[in-house]
Amino acid sequence: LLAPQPATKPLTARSVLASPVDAPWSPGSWRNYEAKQIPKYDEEKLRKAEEELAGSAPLVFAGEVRTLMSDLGRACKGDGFVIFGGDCAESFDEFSVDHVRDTFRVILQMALICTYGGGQPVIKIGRMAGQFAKPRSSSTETIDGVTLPSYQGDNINEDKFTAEAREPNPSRMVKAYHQCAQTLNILRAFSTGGYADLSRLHNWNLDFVEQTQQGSQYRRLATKVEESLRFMRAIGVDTTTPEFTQSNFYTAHECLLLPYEQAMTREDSTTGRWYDCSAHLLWVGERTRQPGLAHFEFVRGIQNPVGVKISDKASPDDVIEILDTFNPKNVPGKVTLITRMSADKLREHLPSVLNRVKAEGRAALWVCDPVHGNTYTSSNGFKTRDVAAIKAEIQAFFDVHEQCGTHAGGIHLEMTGKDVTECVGGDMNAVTVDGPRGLDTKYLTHCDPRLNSAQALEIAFMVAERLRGQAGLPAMLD
Ligand SMILES: O=C[C@H](O)[C@H](O)COP(=O)(O)O
Ligand SMILES: C=C(OP(=O)(O)O)C(=O)O
Repeated sequence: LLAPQPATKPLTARSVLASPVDAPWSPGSWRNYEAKQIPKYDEEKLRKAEEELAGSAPLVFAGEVRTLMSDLGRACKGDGFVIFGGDCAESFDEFSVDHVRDTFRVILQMALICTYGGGQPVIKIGRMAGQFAKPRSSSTETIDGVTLPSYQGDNINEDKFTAEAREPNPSRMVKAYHQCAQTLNILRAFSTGGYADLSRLHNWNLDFVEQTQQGSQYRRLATKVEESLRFMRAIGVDTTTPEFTQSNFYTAHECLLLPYEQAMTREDSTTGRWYDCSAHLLWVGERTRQPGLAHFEFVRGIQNPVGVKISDKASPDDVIEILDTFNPKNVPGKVTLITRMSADKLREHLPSVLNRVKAEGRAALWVCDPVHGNTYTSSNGFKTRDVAAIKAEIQAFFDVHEQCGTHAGGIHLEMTGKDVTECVGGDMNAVTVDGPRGLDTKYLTHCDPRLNSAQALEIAFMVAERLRGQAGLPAMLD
């Protein structure tokens, strides 16, 4: 149903133009605008990679994208909660079936905790099958007097510190595409092939999490859900239907590497509209979301639901301009605003933005990314985040939404199913700066620090209690 998009022209000189809502748009119109964070490629090699991608199968389909849009639309109106989770940056060397499965199952566990706790549908979205390209604060890195381009993700260059490795290579986009296809294949098999069946919910606990407080809390919760299922079966409910045995799972990534995104954009023959078939949802990052830039132009024309990262630098006017451009028809579910500020800045800044969006009657789903505003370098040189600061930002997010009468609609986490030691803190089995569970024990990330599975579950239990509180229910596990 989806016609391949023909190969694209090489990158051209950029001009800085505004992106009026009604100006003509095409998948390549971003090339007339200044593009930040996109590497300068060898043009002939880039053209070949784009052609190969444009002739490849879409990774997701327009119908799936529309289903996500309607799920997000319900959440936008207050009925639903979104969990986004996955690696900061997917990589070629960490890829394996187990790696995909372990992240998937922690997200399933988190969703079960929040569904049971909050009594709301939970929409599961993996930062998976496409989350490769990374925007960097500095375009270069200097070590011992040698300056090279910064590592920007495995679909752009390699993190090894040599001139050859850091050279942007367009064939890496094609390699990444093939890994995405495998990842999606695994995710589709796990979500619909029996693994996500609610009757297996005890098996989702990872071995190393079993030993933690979160693992035993999860076991108790799973037992309660099992009892509910037994009761339902006893009164004649059929628990072998897809509602019980399958799970909708969607993918998302930052819409950063526009040559890749354009090559994956296809016209839906049933509607004549353009869908970016690299993922169900694409978001624009804090560093590239400004009007008049190439990313803003590309995103305004695709029919996928889109996310926009919002730091404390975004004024209420900026947010209204984003909504005017990306969602001129004010469709609930079209735009998800992902705040990432740190707790203090969020308490100070978010109310004016929420009040303005609410006063103008704009449809926006609000999600909290509590990790990107809380990154710092530890005394022993690791880029890290503190679980306490992450939890504080989520609490602030719920508090501020309660004050403003708006819906706290989800969380967005850099996390993994592995027992990594990249973020400090945690209730049990805490990661510390040094020592037996010091940051250097299992620090594997290719860019930013991820929560490990016990830390992610701890956050899910906290969120579930907040959702319960909103619904006037007593604590879940007393
Ligand atoms: O994930 C977000 C960014 O890519 C990342 O935080 C940038 O890191 P840097 O400041 O080390 O470049
Ligand atoms: C780069 C990211 O976030 P931000 O744009 O908020 O910094 C990210 O989520 O990977």
